[in-house]
Amino acid sequence: MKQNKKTVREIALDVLESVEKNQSYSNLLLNAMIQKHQLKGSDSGLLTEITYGTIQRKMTLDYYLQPYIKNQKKTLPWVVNLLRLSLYQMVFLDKVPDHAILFEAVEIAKKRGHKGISSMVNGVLRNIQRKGVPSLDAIEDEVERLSIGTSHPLWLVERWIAQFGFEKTKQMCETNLTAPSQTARVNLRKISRDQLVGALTEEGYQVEKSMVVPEAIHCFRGNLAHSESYQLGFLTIQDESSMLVAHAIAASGNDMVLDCCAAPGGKTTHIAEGLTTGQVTALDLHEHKVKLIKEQAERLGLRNIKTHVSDSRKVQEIFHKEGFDRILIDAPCSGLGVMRRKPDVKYTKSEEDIIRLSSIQEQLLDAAAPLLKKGETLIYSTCTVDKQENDRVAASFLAKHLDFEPDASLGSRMPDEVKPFVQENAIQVLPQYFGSDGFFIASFRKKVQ
Ligand SMILES: C[S@@+](CC[C@H](N)C(=O)[O-])C[C@H]1O[C@@H](n2cnc3c(N)ncnc32)[C@H](O)[C@@H]1O
Repeated sequence: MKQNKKTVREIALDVLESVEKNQSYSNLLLNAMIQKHQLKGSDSGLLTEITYGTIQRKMTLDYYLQPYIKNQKKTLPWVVNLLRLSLYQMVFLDKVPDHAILFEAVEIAKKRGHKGISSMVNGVLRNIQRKGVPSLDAIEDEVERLSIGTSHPLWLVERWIAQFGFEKTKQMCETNLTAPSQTARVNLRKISRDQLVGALTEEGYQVEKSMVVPEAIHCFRGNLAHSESYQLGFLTIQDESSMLVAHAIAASGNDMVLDCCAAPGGKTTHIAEGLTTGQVTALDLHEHKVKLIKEQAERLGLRNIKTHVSDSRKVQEIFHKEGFDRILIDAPCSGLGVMRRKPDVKYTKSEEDIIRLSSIQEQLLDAAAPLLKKGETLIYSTCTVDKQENDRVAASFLAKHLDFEPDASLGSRMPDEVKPFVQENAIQVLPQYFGSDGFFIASFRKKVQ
């Protein structure tokens, strides 16, 4: 092993440590590391696979390691991560032979630690190789077994079972362990979906049209962020569930739209692509995030987006009453619908976060409501799966704002595949429905009288 250049597994270990210290989200850290170490093709793929996989399966891996480590709490965190990383490859990946995984784990332990640590790592992994991992069937309680077997904290599994039932929860937990494909939205102002599929195929990407969202494509080989089509503003990388928001809001022509929580601009730009003389006013709390909206608008060639740095809970101080034809609150949320892309979310969020966020979500809705014109539509959305942040926030909004009613025409605006999942004025997309993010959308109409 070269001493100066880090191997993919050493970099993976660095990422795991930083994620555990809560330094950043795994997806952001991974991208930064791929750039820093200039990893290409198969190396960047391997780094992503083993880091995400290890985080995704952390609770199962700890259950497997438990009989072999005397006291995990007293073991140095990086050593535990090295063992998790190695065991993940031994149990869940078949591309690397066990002896190679073991050899590299011991080398890393020697380099980062000392002889004692490397022989402990060697001993634990050899023991597991000989005796195998303990069976999950030994866990008697089925809820606990689901929690450990799919690496979702017990409080969350119990909460989902109470809200959605055991079967849906099980499917959701299992889907959360699968790797999502990259999806992108076609900028129909510049190119048709067929043309874009042709252009990307010529560039060497393996892409297919989505069966769910008419302007979406799936990418199965290559990273679309590096494509020429991306540079030319032909596409935006976005999950299909997020794309449903522009369908829900259905802005067109000269509509004036207010997007209260807009950065990095995925939905703002989607809405703006569908307007002619209309405009989207895009707000976000943080200046550096508002800059991202501007960059995306520039790349996509959109001149109908106006940005402001502001706290949308005080939006009435900036805008007149009843000045907008459509309002979107794509609220900050616990993000429990995006665990496949940010697996660390499941270990960092708590029930307290959910309570705190639902209060902010209500404040955002309350503040924006007076700015909507009568007879028009307000959309509330989150990328989470939790009734307190979704259904309850929506119900509480209607209870407080008697000038609004549930908009039962939401279903008519959804793509055909999605329609069956709409319930009156709202939809809770679970990740197992279309393989997209868990997501919630509710639609409200301001009464004319
Ligand atoms: C779910 S993200 C929005 C994603 C965005 N709509 C998109 O599609 O790209 C929520 C955003 O709300 C912003 N935010 C949180 N609290 C806010 C507040 N009080 N006022 C304005 N923006 C806020 C966050 O900075 C974050 O960018």
